[in-house]
Amino acid sequence: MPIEPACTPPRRVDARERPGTPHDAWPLYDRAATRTIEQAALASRPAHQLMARAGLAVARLALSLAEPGCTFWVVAGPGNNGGDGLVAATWLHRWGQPVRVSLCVRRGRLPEDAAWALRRAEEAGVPITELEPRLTSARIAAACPALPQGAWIIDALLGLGLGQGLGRTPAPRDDSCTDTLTALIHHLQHLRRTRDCQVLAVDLPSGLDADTGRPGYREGSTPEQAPLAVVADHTLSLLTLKPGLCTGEGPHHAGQLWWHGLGVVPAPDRTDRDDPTAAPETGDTCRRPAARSRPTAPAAGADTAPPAAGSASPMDCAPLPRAWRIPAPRWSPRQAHRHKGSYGDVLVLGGAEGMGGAALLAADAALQAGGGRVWIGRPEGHGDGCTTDHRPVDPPPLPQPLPPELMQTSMHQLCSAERLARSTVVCGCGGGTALHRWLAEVLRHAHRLVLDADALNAVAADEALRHLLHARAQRSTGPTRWPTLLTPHPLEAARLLGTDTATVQADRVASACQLARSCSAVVLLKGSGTVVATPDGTAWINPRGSARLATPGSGDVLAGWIGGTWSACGDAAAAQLWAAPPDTDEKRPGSTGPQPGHARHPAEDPTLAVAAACAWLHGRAGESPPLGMPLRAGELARAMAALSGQQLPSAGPLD
Ligand SMILES: NC(=O)C1=CN([C@@H]2O[C@H](COP(=O)(O)OP(=O)(O)OC[C@H]3O[C@@H](n4cnc5c(N)ncnc54)[C@H](O)[C@@H]3O)[C@@H](O)[C@H]2O)[C@@H](O)CC1
Ligand SMILES: Nc1ncnc2c1ncn2[C@@H]1O[C@H](COP(=O)(O)OP(=O)(O)O)[C@@H](O)[C@H]1O
Ligand SMILES: [K+]
Repeated sequence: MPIEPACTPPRRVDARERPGTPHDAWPLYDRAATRTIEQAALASRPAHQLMARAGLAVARLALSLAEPGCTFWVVAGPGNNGGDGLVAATWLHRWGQPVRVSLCVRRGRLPEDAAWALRRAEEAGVPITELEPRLTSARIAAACPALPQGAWIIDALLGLGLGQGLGRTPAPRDDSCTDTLTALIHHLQHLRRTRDCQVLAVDLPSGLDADTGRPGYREGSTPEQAPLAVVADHTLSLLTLKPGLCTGEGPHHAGQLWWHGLGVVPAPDRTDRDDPTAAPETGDTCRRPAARSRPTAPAAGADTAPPAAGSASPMDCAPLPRAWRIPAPRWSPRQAHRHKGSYGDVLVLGGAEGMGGAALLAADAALQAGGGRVWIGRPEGHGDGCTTDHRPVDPPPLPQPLPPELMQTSMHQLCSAERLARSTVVCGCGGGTALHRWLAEVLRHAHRLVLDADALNAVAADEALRHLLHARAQRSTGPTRWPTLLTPHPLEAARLLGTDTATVQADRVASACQLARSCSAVVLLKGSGTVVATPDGTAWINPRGSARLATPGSGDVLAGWIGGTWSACGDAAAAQLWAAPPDTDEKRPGSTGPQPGHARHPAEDPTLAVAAACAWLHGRAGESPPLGMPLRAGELARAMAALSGQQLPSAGPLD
């Protein structure tokens, strides 16, 4: 057995949910960037080292997650992803675990690394079945091992190679195993449902697009047939974390996310860089993880010494990440001497006739987020808010009494230039078409502006309003900023982009960046794995949230919460939601945090900071128990307040 390199345990990606610093943010590398990093690492390392590390990491994670004595079934595909699975199977077998391998390609077709892994597995005596090509779903069960209840399936069918001869590319390089792959993916899902099997995906759930989070493995050849991807309980992402695991359908397919940098890519806290002084472990002494002992994060403060000479890794000249994963924001207590004027005025404009609840939800959230004084302004049903002789009219009645802490006044009063210019404005929630006529004034004068729902639809439909949106960005170049945040859901984003929802969802990161650029505003594209993007093309993905948030009004709560937080923080303090601790050396070489000039991080941009922090908190509140129960948007703001502890960044607009 050849010498194995040392292998640190995989990391649970969300294990370190402590208040965020830019350096806690996980970079998300797309397929092209990962390939570049992989190629650089392969060129500078002994043959097979990366695959050996990958397979060992998979085996360690599988064993630490599984019940003692459980059976493992490794399904190995035609590429190097299959090679990782074969190495994992070898280790599990050597550690005395019951393990079976089904190989879905003829051995002669395996790439070099995977062929090496197959030879090793055979030498170790791992039971391996070579599946026939062109196996159909009807025949797959008979060709695969009969698994006991609760067995673990290691999905090593496809990783980054999807799309290279597969999926969206019409002509697969080797289509002899296409049927077998399709049948295996179906069979895996069937066993997961009917035999309580757990699935651990290697690198990516097979068939998932690493860049977009879309199932990309096309079943058969006709476009009508739905794309396929494995739904896993756990995914161990190798080398890099990929954006497709974090947004769109990715989180559903990935399950619990784990990561291993293979000694090439350091963790955000920079503890996973190759340690040249580490003694290699031999095949015989490689640590066997205790069953059910969870992989642990290294102790705080580890790796604080400067990098040793010669320890430069391919990451030092790595391509830029495609996006970043939003870490937990930092909330701090209110200062004792503050008063309500310290926290600014929030104007919630919306809640037209029949949709008053949306404005109420947003205003209540703004208040609970810490906004100083919160007003609701509601446009008249017919769109003018005044009588023919220009006398203001009362807005239509609200669906329920106004909570005593909120104030309501006419749109005319709230939309004065002077009032707008000293307020944070949340515009759109249930505003209907009646809101349209107020938008020009709002865009011209509102100081900080959140545009949601009907305000976005109005901007999408009106070229003149778009010009005003751009004009705000031009004004923001001076010391006084006129920042704008757009909070579309995918359909609203599609209207703004002049496309359809499917196109937006096909690449959420690209869509959010394109919209931010075309509107010269920060964009928060809602949905699973909310993307916050800036006009310069930096994207942050929110890892928190669940489908419980897909409930009427939860977007209004988010918009209102953003308004309240932004008002209370002011621009100066918003960055503190992401401030690095005082002892952090921002300039440290090898840092994986976004660097000035490379990518904008929330601490540099108050609009981005507030949007990212609020999206995180909103998502986190949507995960609160009782998880099986439907969530009502009315309860969301209270849950968010409880989570943030009603704490705010300590500096504010008066500092
Ligand atoms: N080379 C190495 O040493 C390393 C490889 N790694 C692993 O390697 C993976 C990437 O490996 P690959 O680039 O080989 O890609 P994959 O292992 O994802 O496999 C894709 C290959 O399968 C074939 N294929 C897929 N579907 C097919 C179909 N329907 N019909 C016919 N052929 C089909 C394609 O032709 C392609 O060559 C990563 O995801 C990761 O798991 C990493 O562990 C890092 C180290
Ligand atoms: N499946 C999901 N996973 C995570 N978050 C979700 C999911 N579905 C919806 N959300 C979140 O719920 C909110 C819904 O907002 P929106 O679509 O504007 O609804 P509404 O108009 O009813 O308020 C957004 O913040 C969105 O990100
Ligand atoms: K896989």
